Amino acid sequence: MYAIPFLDIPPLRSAAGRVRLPGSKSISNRVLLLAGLAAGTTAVHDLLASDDTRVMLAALEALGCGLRRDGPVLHVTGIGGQLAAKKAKLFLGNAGTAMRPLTAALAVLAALQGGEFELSGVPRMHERPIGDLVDALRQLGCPIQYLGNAGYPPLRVGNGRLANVSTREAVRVRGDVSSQFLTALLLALPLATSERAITIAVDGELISKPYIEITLNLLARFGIDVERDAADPYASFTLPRGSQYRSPGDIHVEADASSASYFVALGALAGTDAPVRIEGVGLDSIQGDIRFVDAARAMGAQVDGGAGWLEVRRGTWPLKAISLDCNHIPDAAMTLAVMALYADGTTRLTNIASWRVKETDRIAAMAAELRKMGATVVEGADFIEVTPPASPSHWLSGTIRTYDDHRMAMCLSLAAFNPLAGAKPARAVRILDPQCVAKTFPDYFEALFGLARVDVADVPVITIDGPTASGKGTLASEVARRLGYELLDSGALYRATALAVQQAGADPADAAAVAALAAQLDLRFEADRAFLAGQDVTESLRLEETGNLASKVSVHPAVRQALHGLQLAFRRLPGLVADGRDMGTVVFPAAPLKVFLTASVEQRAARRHSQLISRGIPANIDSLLADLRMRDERDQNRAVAPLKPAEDAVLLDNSGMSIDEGVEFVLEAWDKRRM
Ligand SMILES: O=C(O)C1=C[C@@H](OP(=O)(O)O)[C@@H](O)[C@H](O)C1
Ligand SMILES: C=C(OP(=O)(O)O)C(=O)O
Repeated sequence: MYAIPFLDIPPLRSAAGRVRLPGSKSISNRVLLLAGLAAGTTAVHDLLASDDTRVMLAALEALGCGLRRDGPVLHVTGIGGQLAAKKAKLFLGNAGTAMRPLTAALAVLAALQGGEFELSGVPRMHERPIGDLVDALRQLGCPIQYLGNAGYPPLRVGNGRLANVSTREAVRVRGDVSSQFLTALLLALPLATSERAITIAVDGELISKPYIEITLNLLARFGIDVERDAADPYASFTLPRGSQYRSPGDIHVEADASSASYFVALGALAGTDAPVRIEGVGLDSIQGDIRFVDAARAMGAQVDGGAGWLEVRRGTWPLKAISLDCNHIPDAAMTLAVMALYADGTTRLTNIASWRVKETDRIAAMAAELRKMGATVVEGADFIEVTPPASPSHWLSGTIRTYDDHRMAMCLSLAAFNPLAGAKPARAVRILDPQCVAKTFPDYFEALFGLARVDVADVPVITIDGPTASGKGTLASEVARRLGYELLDSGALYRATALAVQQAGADPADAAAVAALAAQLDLRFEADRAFLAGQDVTESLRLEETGNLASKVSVHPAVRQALHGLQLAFRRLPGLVADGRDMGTVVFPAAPLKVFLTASVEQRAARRHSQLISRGIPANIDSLLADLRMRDERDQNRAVAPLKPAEDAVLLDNSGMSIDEGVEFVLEAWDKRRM
């Protein structure tokens, strides 16, 4: 996950490859609640790991459910319908699929068994309506109190005493603000069927109907068959008397069909022969958002699919503008609004009033951000109309606000797409607060970058060159971390070559032998560790002895040449920070920002001294000083790629600077370059 303030996405040109998507949020949280209410243990496979499921799991734990992880499988031992904890305060973040169903389940349990629970969330959750559900639960006799504004969380359900739950009359619920209220009642009311069946009647229009199908499907998996009226299947639902949640033993969570929409869109935009292949969810999905495929096809995408997979290619180009009632796919429809940037006319998405009460006011947010991209947008209470810029020359780059809404971040990342190879100006986007994707898809951007293709010249590079012990490694890795960029410690490649020379017993002066070893270097970086031929060499790479040998082997032109391609390969999305001696002068001479870092040799010797001492390695300041002078001499005077600033390098003498000051200096210089 990119846990940084902003993520710059350079112009994307095409996409191809395979992506396995994380589990469905809607299925995960329903399954967790059902397993938590059932007796016995349910083994849940492929559960989504994200903010929304984390809050549900924390709630189940607080309520006394057993949770045991066994590799990728989560074993949930339920409370069997009996409250194990009668009091709890539950924080449910911004997860509608946790807040609404838990409110219903705990209201019923608290009334029947005596209990008192407080449910709260993030500030936005306290602006998301829940009044229709509370009204329905109060009809049943469940005591519920608003702790903030009437109609919204936070709530207190139950008052510690038993209450009469009356199920003679049908429970009436409105479904025109959110289908989650009906889902919540369907999931919870089996708890109150010991004496008689319960009917839930829907008042007025029900929105987002396919989510009710997910609910009914999963209830059936847990042994509860809801009766419906064939003539009007969304008017009323009856839970039979004596309904009991029965664990299915094992249950598998499909990948998320709403998350799939971004990759279906990517396939529709990409102009390659190879498809974007999506795995984990397919045309057999029980999730309504799989119908996004139809909408994407209507816009021109070529979609193949089967059980658990989809393959998408660009079909019609430009995409065809559509006019579509999106009530059945409220979440995935947001993706259509961004695809509309690439269509041949005005796309109109209607019947989406619920967008206004989700993670943010999504109609307003989408309109504001698409306008930044050069689109003309008309919004109404329940529709949005998007007309793309007249031609790519009217496309705008921009900084995208994401409103703490995962879908805003994921959708608008697609605006970085520039389907015409080489076309200028290319559009790039800066996504603010990219970690909001943690709600349902923490590694979304990693997945996007795994499929997206770019003109390599568009991938930004910051080079940081400088002498030994100038602190360039620390500076580079911190700048890379702050920007979410890849890091190339080119010195490590030379040190690894030195180790390989040592291990092979080769002569460091034998240029051809060393170059041959460098060309075959089997070096891998993983989670801050380095592996040479499978062996962890992180510590050996740092030894003074290795550094000295590296300085010797790196004088050979053939060795530098052998490592050149390896270094270029680090230039990957979303960008690269490369540190070394000749990053700006030789390896990335066109890098948009080159920094040359210096510090006095005395300063550097002192830093290296305290670094070694703090690691418990004995060191002598005078010999370090002599050593550094010798290495400087060798690095500056070697025939190939001598250590010197690139002509257009920014000079930074960090002798009197803290690490943070150095980092801020580089980030400011980078921001100026971007302008
Ligand atoms: O039941 C569910 O899992 C959901 C229902 C939909 O909400 P509404 O019914 O409020 O439209 C959807 O937007 C949400 O992301 C998940
Ligand atoms: C509306 C959404 O979430 P929630 O489940 O919180 O309603 C969503 O994921 O788009």
